[in-house]
Amino acid sequence: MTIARALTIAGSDSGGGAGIQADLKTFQELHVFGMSAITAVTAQNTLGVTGIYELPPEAVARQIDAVATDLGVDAAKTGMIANIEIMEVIAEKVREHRIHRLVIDPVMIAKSGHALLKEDARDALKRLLIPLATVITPNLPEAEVLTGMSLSTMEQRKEAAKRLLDMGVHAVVIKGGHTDDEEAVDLFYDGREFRTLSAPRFHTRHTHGTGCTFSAAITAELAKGESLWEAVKTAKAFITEAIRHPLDLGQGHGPTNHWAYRQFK
Ligand SMILES: Nc1ncnc2c1ncn2[C@@H]1O[C@H](COP(=O)(O)OP(=O)(O)OP(=O)(O)O)[C@@H](O)[C@H]1O
Ligand SMILES: Cc1ncc(CO)c(N)n1
Repeated sequence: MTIARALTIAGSDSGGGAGIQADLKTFQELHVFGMSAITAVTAQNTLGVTGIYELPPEAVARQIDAVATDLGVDAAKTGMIANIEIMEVIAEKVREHRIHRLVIDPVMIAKSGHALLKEDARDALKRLLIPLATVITPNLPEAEVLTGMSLSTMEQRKEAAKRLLDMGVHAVVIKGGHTDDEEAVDLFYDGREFRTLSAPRFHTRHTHGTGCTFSAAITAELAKGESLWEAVKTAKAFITEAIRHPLDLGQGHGPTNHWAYRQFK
C-alpha cells in the first residue's frame, strides 16, 4: 500500500488544538502519514500560553533530515517558527531536500495575544521562506503585517494578494476568520484569477487552531497529489465542519473538532 507523506514543521501545543497536534490529527483524518519537526514547545491551553521553549536550530535541522532522508516528504507545511535562526535552517532544509509542495502558515500571534514569531523575523519570512512556498495562508492581521496595508475591503485584499505574489509565492489564501461578516470568506489568488471560498460564520468561541488545521488540510491534499485549488476547497470544507461541531473543551477558546469532517460531511 502506498500512502502520501506529509511533514509539519511547527510548534507543539500542549492543549492539543493547534500547532503540531492539530496538524497531525488533520493529516490522520485525511488519510495521510504525518511526520513532525518541532520548532518550539509551548505550554498552552484554551486560556492562553504560559511558556514558550524554543528548540536549538540544530534540533530542527536534524528532525527534518531524519524524516526526509528516510521516509520521504510529499508535502510539508510550516506553522510557528519562533525565530530567525530556525527560519534560516528551515529554508536551507526545504531547498536541500527539494520539498516542492510547501504550505506556509505565517503564524505570528496566538488567539490569546501571545507572540509566536519574534518581530525581527517577520522580514526574514518574506526573504527566506515565501519565495519557496506553493501557497501562503495568512489571516487578516498577518496579511496586513506582511503587506503593510490595511485590509478592510475585498478590493484591498485583492491588492494585498498581488503584493504577496510579487514576493515570490505561487499562490495565496487570505483567510477571512477575523471579521464580523456574516460569512467566513477566504480569498484565493494564484496569479491568474481571484476565487473566494465562503462558509457560514459560526458564533462560537471554539476557534483555537483553525488556521493550523486549515493549512494542514491543504498540505495533506497536496501530499496526495491534488491540485492546489482542490486542496484548498477540501481544507475549507474540513475546517468548516470542525468549527460547526465544537467539542466544548476547556474554559477559553476551545479546539475545533477534527473528527467532524469524516462524521458529518
Ligand atoms: N467563526 C467562524 N466560522 C466559520 N469559519 C471560520 C470562523 N473562524 C474562522 N473560520 C475559517 O477558519 C479558517 C481559518 O481562519 P482564521 O482566520 O481563523 O485563521 P487563524 O487566525 O490563522 O487561526 P489560528 O491562529 O487560531 O490558528 C478560514 O477558512 C476561516 O474562514
Ligand atoms: C504552537 C502553536 N502554533 C500555532 C498557534 C496558532 O493558532 C498556536 N496557538 N500554537
